[in-house]
Amino acid sequence: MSLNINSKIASCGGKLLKCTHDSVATKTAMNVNVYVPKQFYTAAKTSQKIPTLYFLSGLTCTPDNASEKAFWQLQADIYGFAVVFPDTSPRGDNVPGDPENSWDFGKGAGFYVNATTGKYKENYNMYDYVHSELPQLLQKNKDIFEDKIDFLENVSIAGHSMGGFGALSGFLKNLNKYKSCSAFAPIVNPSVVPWGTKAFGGYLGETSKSKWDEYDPCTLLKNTENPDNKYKIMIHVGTADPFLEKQLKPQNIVAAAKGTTWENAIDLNIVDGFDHSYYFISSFVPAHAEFHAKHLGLI
Ligand SMILES: N[C@@H](CCC(=O)N[C@@H](CS)C(=O)NCC(=O)O)C(=O)O
Repeated sequence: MSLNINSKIASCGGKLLKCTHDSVATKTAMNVNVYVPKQFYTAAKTSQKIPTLYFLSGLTCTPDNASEKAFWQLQADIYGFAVVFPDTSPRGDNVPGDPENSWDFGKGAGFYVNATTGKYKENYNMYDYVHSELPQLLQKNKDIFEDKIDFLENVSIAGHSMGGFGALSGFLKNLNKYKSCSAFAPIVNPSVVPWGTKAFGGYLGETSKSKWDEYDPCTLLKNTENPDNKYKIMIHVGTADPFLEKQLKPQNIVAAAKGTTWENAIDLNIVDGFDHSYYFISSFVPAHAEFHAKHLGLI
């Protein structure tokens, strides 16, 4: 399938490509933004391709929120990685949303899982979309990216809130795929918090707890070996985040890691005074960029 570029916007030293394409996983058109860093335009073509960071956004977001407010572009230019900003759900008149029309389920809230229930399973396959279909599609579009960007192998993943959950879950389920994972104010234990139980109940079924375990980072940690303690996960969350106690519960992932091969792998930073917004995210994007750059072999 082909990628249609709707606009190409100069940003920092590179270009932000706002794209649309048809998706097999969601059976809808999907929007995605791709930041192509300055190295793409300035460096000579070598065998060393530009690596990619996938950034998964949170509830209510489109690809534009992080593109406009996280300031990844400045960091991408410093180290030389591309950034892919996927959408958070399928969209369109034929896609079912939240029956109560709220913002924490349905459109804008796909939760990066493959739905198995009733009317949602047709379109809400964001797990397959983000971790498989989208990277392959980007890699195939050699006319646009000239085979200079590696969207498949030298890649890392990060996310915010629901997207922080999506990054942790996708990373732990695909340890051979991603070089590193980081999260901003992630929902670390969706099976026990209101946003997560609503999403898992709706997309996976109220009684299908074994399916919930397949996605919950706190369970995945216990069932996934961290070979030679190779992988580290960086997390930041603010003390003034209104969702901290009820929805995020970051201490749960540290507790889950205790006694496992992940025990010393979770770098949880509770940062004083920061909230849940992009003011918080953009403040710590430089630290996360440096973390990923190291794991992608850029420094
Ligand atoms: N007040 C927010 C609640 C949801 C929220 O805070 N969403 C976070 C992710 S969980 C976000 O990134 N919102 C969009 C933004 O700040 O640009 C809304 O209704 O949009």
